[in-house]
This record gives sequence, structure tokens and C-alpha cells, in this order.
Amino acid sequence: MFIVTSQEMKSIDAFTIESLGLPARVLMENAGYAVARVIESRYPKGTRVLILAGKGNNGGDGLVAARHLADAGYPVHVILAVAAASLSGEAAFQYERIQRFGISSSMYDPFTFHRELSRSELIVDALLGTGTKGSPRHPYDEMIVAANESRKPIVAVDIPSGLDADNGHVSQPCIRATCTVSLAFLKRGLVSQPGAEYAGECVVERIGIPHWAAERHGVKTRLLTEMEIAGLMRPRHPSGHKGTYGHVMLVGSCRRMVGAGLLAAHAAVRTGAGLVTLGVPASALPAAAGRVLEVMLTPLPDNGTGEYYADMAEEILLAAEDKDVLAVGPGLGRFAGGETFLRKIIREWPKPLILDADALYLLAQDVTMLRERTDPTILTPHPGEMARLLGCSIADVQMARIDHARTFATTYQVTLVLKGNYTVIAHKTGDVAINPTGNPGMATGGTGDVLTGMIASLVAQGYDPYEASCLAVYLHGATGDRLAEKIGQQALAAGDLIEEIGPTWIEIERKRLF
Ligand SMILES: NC(=O)C1=CN([C@@H]2O[C@H](COP(=O)(O)OP(=O)(O)OC[C@H]3O[C@@H](n4cnc5c(N)ncnc54)[C@H](O)[C@@H]3O)[C@@H](O)[C@H]2O)[C@H](O)CC1
Ligand SMILES: [K+]
Repeated sequence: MFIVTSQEMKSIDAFTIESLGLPARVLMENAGYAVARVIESRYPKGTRVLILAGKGNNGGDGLVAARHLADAGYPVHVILAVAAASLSGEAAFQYERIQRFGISSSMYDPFTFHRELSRSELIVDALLGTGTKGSPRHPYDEMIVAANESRKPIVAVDIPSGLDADNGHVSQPCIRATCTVSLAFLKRGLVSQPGAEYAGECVVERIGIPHWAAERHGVKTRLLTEMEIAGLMRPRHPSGHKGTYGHVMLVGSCRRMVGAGLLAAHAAVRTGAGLVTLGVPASALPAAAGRVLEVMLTPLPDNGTGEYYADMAEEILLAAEDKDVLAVGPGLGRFAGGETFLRKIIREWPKPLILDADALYLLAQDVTMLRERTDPTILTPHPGEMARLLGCSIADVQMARIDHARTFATTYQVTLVLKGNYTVIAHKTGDVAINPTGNPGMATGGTGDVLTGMIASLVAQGYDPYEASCLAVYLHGATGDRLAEKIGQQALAAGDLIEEIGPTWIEIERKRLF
């Protein structure tokens, strides 16, 4: 499912209208009708609907919806934010139609507005759409505040008014919708925080703009869907043996963080790797031994410290020689000479490499070392690690997650997984996938280690690095959602997640189209 910016939407709209010859009026009719149908499917006939219409095309969509809802048996009243004379072309055309159809309407004045608001049972927000510039001005601001304060359900047309369609930032005020009917394609702001929270449930409705028009206009951002993920899942081969499913080598679990590497290793086992080896500083080995029976442990000479140090890169490369993928980071710790350590691995490891956690901290000391790699590389930063890699603030990262992830991936030719709500997976070609699964219960220590193990496991099994990342991220979030259903978000722990990977895999795999 494509995700567009307002600029991309504008070009696609123009292309559909001018080159494909589908008039703007037809698109608006489809848009308003789609909104009405969504409302009809959720609210019983007779529900009193108040439609708030702005001056542009978003308002026009609302006016079309008013016409269809009235016809379907909903008492409707329309309030225009501006005088009828200042409505833009298509909205003016639609306003004239609702008058001819005898639909009750008025122009905004505080008294009428509050009276209609208190009588209504459902509000349609058609004030501002993708043409919004800056914070809602008067009287839009007052209308938005009052609509929110009414606590009545709100269906937003295209985006909640006050939302920045491109980055998910919300103005003060911004509509808090129960449901948003996004037209033609999802807008970026609906899958970025805090926008997603203001949008409520999102439904995307077709309005006549063909799907391929997005591709034609170079849209490279999409939302992962369950169907697509199911399609990536490969059945195991009847004659397969453990060698068929690859050997993962993980490096981490220093004395203070033994659990991190173990979580990753265990998750790699549960995601299907043939064999999993965890490299640990020799002195930390007793603490790691016997905790996950399926995992082999490789002690790395550590002078009795239980920590990593620069020279251990040599040992790691030797130990990894016969493995299919190397993942460095969970519980690695920070140490003197870390940059040299990482540079050696980056330069000399000739197969897929995954860098997470403290490996990303080490990488941030000189990101350009990534240019020395030609083999597949996957980075899995959370926003703090991403900020360090870019030398900017976390707020800067969060402001433009998609753009930062994409630029980094294309610049350094890596797969970049920017974690957080709506994890962004960026491919070295500039393709970006956004993940819809997961919940706040997963914001707890160790879940990142689990993800790293899952990605490593899939790469070892021969999945393409980008597809492995998309599949692992989706599955990881879906596993968290399934677990939260069972035990609640509060109680969710990284270790429990691992046991739920298998059942979640089966559940998704069943959606596969044969
Ligand atoms: N063919 C199409 O283009 C279709 C568009 N659809 C809907 O149209 C909107 C986008 O419409 P547009 O007219 O470009 O902009 P808006 O309706 O979002 O509003 C712009 C309007 O409002 C004024 N304005 C801008 N910023 C502010 C502000 N901060 N405060 C107050 N007023 C503001 C500005 O002057 C403009 O006149 C899209 O979201 C869809 O809903 C349909 O889908 C059909 C096809
Ligand atoms: K809106």
C-alpha cells in the first residue's frame, strides 16, 4: 500500500486529471461518496451528522459526503468555515449542489456552530486536507477545538485538520479523529507520530486514481501488509537439514549484558536458523552457559575481564569463518579501541553483517567506514542511535524518519531499520517500507535484541537482507501484538516474545494466497 507526501499526491492528482482525463469533479464525487460509505458502514441511519467544510477541495469532499449521507437517511447539517463566496472552484460547485438538494447549511458563527454541535451525534471533519499551510487559522482553530471538546466521534476526510500530512506533526489545535478516511493513498503523516494517534483508525479508499500512478510518479514508500509478508514466508523444504537453514553467528553478551546476546540467539533459533553460535567474552561464558540449550557458545579470550576489546575482532572473524551471517551488538558494551575493532570487521567480514546496539555506537565514531563494505549490511538503530549516527538530535530524527532512513540507506548502500512506532525499513535503492505492527508494550529492554536475532536468522536462511528485515520487523511487531492480547502490554517482556514467534508465524502464513 503506497504512502505519499502531499506534493506527490498533488502530482498524481494532476496526472489523473490532465493526462488520464478523469475530471477533478469525478474524483471529488468518488471521494465524498467513499467517506459517506465508510460512515454508513459504521453508524446507523438516523445518526445526526454535522459536516464541517473548509474552503478548499477537502471541504468539497465533505459537501459531497453530506449529499450522499442525506440521501442515505442521515439528518445532516453543514457548517462552512468561510463565506460561500470564498469557496474554491470545486467546493463552490458542490456547495451550490447541496443547496439545490435542500441540505441544511450555514456559515460559521459561534452560536449556530455550538447549537449544531450539541445536537449532532457524529462530526465529519472536512476543514483542511493536504493543502494546509501552517497552523489552522481563524475560524478553523475554534471549530477544531470545539469539535474535539464535544467528545463526539469524528470522521476525518483524508487527514485530521491541523495535521501535517508529510511528517505527522500536529498543530495546536488538531482534530482528534475516531477514524480517518484517507483518499487514494495513505499520507505519510498518518503513519508517523503523533499524527497516527490523532488519525484514529485509518481506512484508505479508492477514488478512481489508479494504483500504478503512484509508481509512475516515483513513490517509493509503502506500508507493509500482512498479505505481502505472508507472501515472503518460505515453506521449509521437506528434505532440508540444519545446513539448509544457515548458521548465525552473534557477537555480544559482555559480562554486564549477558542476556542481550542470549535473547538474540534464542530469537534466531525460534525464527528458524539451522544453527546459532553466540560469541561471548570467555569470562562471561559461565554466566551464559546452559541458558539456551540450542545455542552454541564460543569463548573469546578476554584477559579475565568479561569485556570486549579491540584485538578480539581477529578471533571473531576466525570463529565466524564457516557461518553465514554475523550480527554484532547485543550486549557488546563500549570499549577502548572500539572503532578499530568495528573497522576490521566491516572491512574483512565477507558475508552479510548486522550491526545493532553498541556496534552502532562504535560505528558513529566514523560512519564513513561503511563505504569499505561491499557485502550486504543491515543497521538497526533506535532513534537515539540514529541521531548519533547522523550527528543530530533525536527530535530531528523523529521529525523526518522516512527521509533520514532513506538518505542514510542510499548514501551508505545499506539496509537501515529505524526502530520505533512505525519502524522504517529503508533499502539501498531508496525503497522504504513502513511497519504497522507492534505496540507500546514492546518498549522494554531486550526487544531490540530479539529483532536482531530474527533478522540474522532469516538472512542465514537465505532471505534477501531487505526482505528479511521487512519480514522480521513485521513478525516481531505482530508477535508483540499477539502477546499483548494474552498478557497485556504492561507485562510484556522480551523473553516471552520469543516463545510467541512460532504461533505468530503460523497465523500470518495462513493468509498466504496460493
Ligand atoms: N483533485 C484533487 O485535488 C482531489 C483532492 N481531494 C481533496 O482535496 C484535498 C486537498 O485540497 P486543496 O484544495 O489542495 O487543499 P485543502 O482543502 O486541504 O485546503 C486548502 C485551503 O485552505 C486554506 N488553508 C490552507 N492552510 C490553512 C490554514 N492553516 N488555516 C486556514 N486555512 C488554510 C487555503 O487557502 C486553501 O484554500 C485533499 O486533502 C482531499 O481531501 C479529493 O480527494 C479529490 C481529488
Ligand atoms: K480533514
